[in-house]
Amino acid sequence: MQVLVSSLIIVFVAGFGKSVVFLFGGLLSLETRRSLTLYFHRIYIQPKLFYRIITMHDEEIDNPDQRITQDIDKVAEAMRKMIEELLISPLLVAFYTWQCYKMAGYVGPLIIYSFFIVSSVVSRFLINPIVDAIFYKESAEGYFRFLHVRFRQFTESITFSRGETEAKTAADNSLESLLSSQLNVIYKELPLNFMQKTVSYFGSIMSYVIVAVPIFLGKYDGLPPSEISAVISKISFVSMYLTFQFSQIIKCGAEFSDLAGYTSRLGQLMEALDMLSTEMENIAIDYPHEESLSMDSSIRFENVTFSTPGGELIVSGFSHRFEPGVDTVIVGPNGSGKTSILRVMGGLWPVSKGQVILPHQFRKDIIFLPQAPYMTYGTLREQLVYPHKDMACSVTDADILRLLKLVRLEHLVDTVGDFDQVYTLDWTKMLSPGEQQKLAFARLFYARPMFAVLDEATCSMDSTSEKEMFRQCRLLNITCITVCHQASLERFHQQRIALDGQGGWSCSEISLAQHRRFGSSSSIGVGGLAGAPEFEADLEADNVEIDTLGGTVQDSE
Ligand SMILES: Nc1ncnc2c1ncn2[C@@H]1O[C@H](COP(=O)(O)OP(=O)(O)OP(=O)(O)O)[C@@H](O)[C@H]1O
Repeated sequence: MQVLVSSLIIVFVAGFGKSVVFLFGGLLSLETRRSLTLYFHRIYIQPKLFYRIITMHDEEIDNPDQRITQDIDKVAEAMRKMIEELLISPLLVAFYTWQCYKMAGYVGPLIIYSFFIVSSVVSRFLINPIVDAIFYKESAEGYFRFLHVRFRQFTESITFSRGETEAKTAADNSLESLLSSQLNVIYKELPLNFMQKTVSYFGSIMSYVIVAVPIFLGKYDGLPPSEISAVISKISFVSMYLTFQFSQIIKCGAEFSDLAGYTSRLGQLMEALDMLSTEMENIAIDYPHEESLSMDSSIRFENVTFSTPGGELIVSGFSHRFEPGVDTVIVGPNGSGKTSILRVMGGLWPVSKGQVILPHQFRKDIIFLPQAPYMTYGTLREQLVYPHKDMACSVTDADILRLLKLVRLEHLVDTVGDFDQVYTLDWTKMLSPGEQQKLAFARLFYARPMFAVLDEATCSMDSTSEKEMFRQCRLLNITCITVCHQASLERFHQQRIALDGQGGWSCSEISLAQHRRFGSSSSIGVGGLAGAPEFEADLEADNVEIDTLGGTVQDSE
């Protein structure tokens, strides 16, 4: 009865102990994932660096997003398994070492410890190739996932162009490459698995050696044969259990190789981010110094030369002063560097010569609108104040309605129902490209910067809406710097910068004839509203009143 009770107590205590260790491992894994991910978010998603690592280093640093979203999780999971094992094993090793020493003398533990040391050294050499194989497997995993994400992103284009077969072939090929790297991991793990299994089987053989030593040395000579058999069975149990515990520790080697594979991918990303951030500190435009900020409100390019990240010259010796009130259009053939000028202006690309001087409050004064604006997840209110989510509560419902009206998106009110309803669907699926561009203009009209840098930001809009957007910019005193291909847009501007695609550029005023050609009938003026009388006429007709405070715009109808 006593044995039964003590056995039950031991079973409960062991069960409780193991579940506590399991809980601890789980919590530790969560905490590891949280702190590592937050650390990477901090060093990865930061101004300019984020863009640079994705656009310029994707050859060396594949799929940084997968490293952060999946590899960190795998690191945390591998650590959990190792820790669960390593928390219990040392205690059991200590306990059975003591038992083994008591029964078999120092020879028993000595044999087992020597065996363990030799096995650890061998497994150390077997782990190295697994680490590399895991690294490449994770890389292939990243590409496979990336391919599927791209399919999702471009479903419509793929379907329209009947590209399903090509997509399937690409997906199959990527899967094959992933599976072959997985197979490589399996092959590389084979010697380690073989060694681990051998170590555990050797335990039983060793136990007979350990039993034999004290018996042949005469330690149990005085005992009757019945007690000797009990001693033999006890020593073999203790030594076998001790060997088993060591084999568990060696088994952690497999976890360790996984851990090392994932960690090396994270380490590589960390090194690249570190290198880039040092590189960026040396580029003035990224963190404008006092001398590259002008006291007036203009944006100045002074003898600026810049190239692609691959080193091909794009524009040479570009000097221009973008003045508030002078709308400028940038034109040129495909690939001539129109968007690149904006990249340089935004500090995304460095200059190799010259300097860019920005207005003092450049973050507030300049807003960039790309062709495909980023649609954030969340409420309509948050969409409109993006990227300043914290300001969402300061936009009233009336403001939202007015902004939507300005960009002709009133119907969105019916679609979303409530301005504060979190929209879990992808906004890019809900809105057409033209509507997304209009929403971006609503953000612009809410923020009302001095300059709006528009990179084909109206290319998906109908011509009436397009004209309306430029008219509203004029009404709100937002100066447009526009990259476009449509000659019809030139009438909304007073200056034209033309790139020739060979590094050369020229600047000219948009002629009266040009304005007439597109239906305007005025002289060109620089430095104010005088350059666009067509707008002024519209303005008078619409009797629009602008509230200059708090980012709100009112119609006084
Ligand atoms: N991340 C990059 N790495 C290397 N080269 C790039 C990169 N981005 C752009 N380029 C190259 O820089 C050149 C200028 O590109 P940019 O996007 O400025 O052209 P663009 O005049 O705006 O063209 P488009 O009219 O087609 O929009 C192109 O030859 C392009 O291939």
